[in-house]
Amino acid sequence: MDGCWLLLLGALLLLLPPLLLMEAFGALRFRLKIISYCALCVLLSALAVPVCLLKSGGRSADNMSVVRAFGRVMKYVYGMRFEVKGLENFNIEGPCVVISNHQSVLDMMGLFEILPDRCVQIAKKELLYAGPAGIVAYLAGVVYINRKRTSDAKSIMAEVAQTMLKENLKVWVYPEGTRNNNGDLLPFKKGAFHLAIQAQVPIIPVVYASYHTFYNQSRNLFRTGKIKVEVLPRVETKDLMEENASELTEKCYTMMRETFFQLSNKADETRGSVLAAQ
Ligand SMILES: CCCCCCCC/C=C\CCCCCCCC(=O)SCCNC(=O)CCNC(=O)[C@H](O)C(C)(C)COP(=O)(O)OP(=O)(O)OC[C@H]1O[C@@H](n2cnc3c(N)ncnc32)[C@H](O)[C@@H]1OP(=O)(O)O
Ligand SMILES: CCCCCCCC/C=C\CCCCCCCC(=O)OC[C@@H](O)COP(=O)(O)O
Repeated sequence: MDGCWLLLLGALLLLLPPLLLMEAFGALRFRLKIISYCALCVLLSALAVPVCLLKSGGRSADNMSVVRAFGRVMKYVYGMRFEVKGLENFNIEGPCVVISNHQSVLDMMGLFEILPDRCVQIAKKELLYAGPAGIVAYLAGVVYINRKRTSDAKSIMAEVAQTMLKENLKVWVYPEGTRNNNGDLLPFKKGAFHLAIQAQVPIIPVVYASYHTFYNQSRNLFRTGKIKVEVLPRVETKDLMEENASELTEKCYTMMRETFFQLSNKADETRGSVLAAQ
């Protein structure tokens, strides 16, 4: 009997190194894929920089269509397909604030898939130092903010409210304020909503389904996949005042969260537990 246990233990010990190796290999493969994705972003950006300079001679939102054209190459390389609903909701005259959920660096593919003309994003200032990617984003009119200095970020956003009206721009904000891949939306920051109220422009919410079936950082998962996207009808802000920013935030958050669960085929866990408690 003892021999049997020893044999089993021996077999387990023999199996352990290849299993550990496979695990390490999975982590390595995931890392390499992410690094190659970022490298491709940087490479495409380096190619787009001279085209932007030739097109506009400097910083201009018109350059965003060049960046979008280069950026659309990435989905073919990484085998991502998109199923978009409600694209007609972008067809509005004049400026607006677009808000969407932000899961990962892969969002660049989903962004360029549906990005309307003359639409610039709000980005963290650290991105400015991402070599050619930072430069091309600057040339295409991306607005950089320092998230650690809230008062500076707010005054930059207040300037954006003026510029978007003057230059007929759409502004894309990730109201979660950071990447989040936890299968839910983070509570929204209020900057996007103050911006829309200050400029008195509508908000267009955009929701990307959860990436969990093909991308998960903690499980080293990064495969090809299909991403459902929904552009929701505009939310008007006419006649809203600064004190309405919180309820506007709440309204958009609830709407987007519901759509997020619908698109991701997941029941709303909180609603589920409320029902169970009744
Ligand atoms: C060529 C090929 C391809 C290559 C690809 C590469 C090239 C790419 C090129 C091009 C694409 C570029 C794509 C870039 C993507 C980048 C993504 C990111 O970087 S996401 C991170 C940064 N974005 C944000 O953070 C925005 C969202 N954040 C906000 O809006 C925040 O609200 C913020 C930063 C303005 C302030 O943050 P708080 O942490 O202080 O949070 P709060 O709770 O919202 O504010 C605190 C109080 O201040 C008031 N407040 C906020 N904003 C206000 C305002 N504007 N006016 C007055 N009050 C305001 C609020 O009401 C709140 O007060 P009460 O709690 O209500 O009393
Ligand atoms: C010549 C020097 C070359 C330096 C190369 C630096 C390495 C460049 C690395 C990546 C370039 C790809 C940039 C793609 C744009 C990604 C946008 C993005 O997803 O940003 C994350 C940000 O939303 C939220 O950040 P956090 O989740 O708060 O963190």
